[in-house]
Amino acid sequence: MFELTKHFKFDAAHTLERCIDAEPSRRIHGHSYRAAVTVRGRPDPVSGMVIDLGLFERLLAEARDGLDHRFLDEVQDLGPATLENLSVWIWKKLADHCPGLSKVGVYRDSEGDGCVYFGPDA
Ligand SMILES: Nc1nc2c(c(=O)[nH]1)N=C([C@H](O)[C@H](O)COP(=O)(O)OP(=O)(O)OP(=O)(O)O)CN2
Ligand SMILES: [Zn+2]
Repeated sequence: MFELTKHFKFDAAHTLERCIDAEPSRRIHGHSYRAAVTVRGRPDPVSGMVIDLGLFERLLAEARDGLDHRFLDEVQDLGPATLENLSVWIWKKLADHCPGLSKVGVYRDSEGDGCVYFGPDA
């Protein structure tokens, strides 16, 4: 069994209601994010691939476009733009057409933050 991961980066703005640092988080601010999408599977014996990485990248394009250079407070079905909700939102965008989807990570590398979602059945 293999895990294949493809990353994509996106930059976006948001606000966030929180108990600490409430004032700065309530103001519109931006982050640079990195998503890491992982599929599990066995390579095709002929191609040697779990999924062609070029096709994998195309499958991720719609999710990236829905987040990159966007105001995340306005993204439909996201909710508060936390790393947790972003990872679930990306999972739901991919679940129907990404065979073997096993986990979605969303990271803010500049702040050392990261979150991994293993799907609704994990
Ligand atoms: N569990 C989570 N907590 C927080 C999230 C999150 O996605 N999941 N996100 C935020 C805010 O996005 C905040 O802007 C980032 O918080 P923080 O890491 O504290 O960084 P700040 O820019 O607010 O302050 P620094 O001084 O730069 O650390 C908050 N919590
Ligand atoms: Zn923030």
